[in-house]
Amino acid sequence: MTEPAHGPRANICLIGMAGVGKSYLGRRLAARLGWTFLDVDELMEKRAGMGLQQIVAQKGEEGFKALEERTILGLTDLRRHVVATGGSAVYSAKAMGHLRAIGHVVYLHDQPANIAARVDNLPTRAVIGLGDGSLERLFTARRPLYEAAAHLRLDLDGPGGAEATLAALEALAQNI
Ligand SMILES: Nc1ncnc2c1ncn2[C@@H]1O[C@H](COP(=O)(O)OP(=O)(O)OP(=O)(O)O)[C@@H](O)[C@H]1O
Ligand SMILES: O=C(O)C1=C[C@@H](O)[C@@H](O)[C@H](O)C1
Ligand SMILES: [Mg+2]
Repeated sequence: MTEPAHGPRANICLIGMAGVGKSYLGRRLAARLGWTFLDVDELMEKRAGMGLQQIVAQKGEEGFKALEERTILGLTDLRRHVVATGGSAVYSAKAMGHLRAIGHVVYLHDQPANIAARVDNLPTRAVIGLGDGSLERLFTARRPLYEAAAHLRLDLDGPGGAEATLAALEALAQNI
């Protein structure tokens, strides 16, 4: 582990589709770096005192997104944090702008078929905007938003898969 990461943007913020592995890889990255891991979904659940599905059921999708935006805008004075966001955070330009101001925003990319194979509970995962549609359709709609919001894209379907992605994230963290 190397030292830098003192600046105002000394955090890594992961964005991408539901189920792509932001929480899984984010937790592993933070452990490797000795940084703090922060999961926006978990923060929202703690603050609301209920699960994500319950939040959507009570507040609706717009209410959920508003809470998600507020939670992200509340992330200030962070250093050496790995932040895993929820997949729907990308709908808020304000939230994306804030993440770009406090850290390096990395879009974790994978093929929708790989993502679908990874998560067996999509219908009950409270994915915003999925409705009765396919993950592939949602992916096609969201991808340009993730790409535009990110400083960097890492491809989980590239050579080396998740381990190479983790190594690339680690190298990035050590140089910010
Ligand atoms: N590279 C991997 N190898 C093995 N399992 C993985 C990998 N990436 C993710 N998973 C598993 O796939 C599932 C989805 O991953 P995860 O919860 O990290 O997605 P996410 O991007 O945080 O999704 P959400 O936007 O819904 O929070 C989890 O069960 C996780 O443990
Ligand atoms: O991609 C999405 O729409 C979501 C992903 C999860 O992280 C949660 O934030 C919630 O289930 C919405
Ligand atoms: Mg997650």
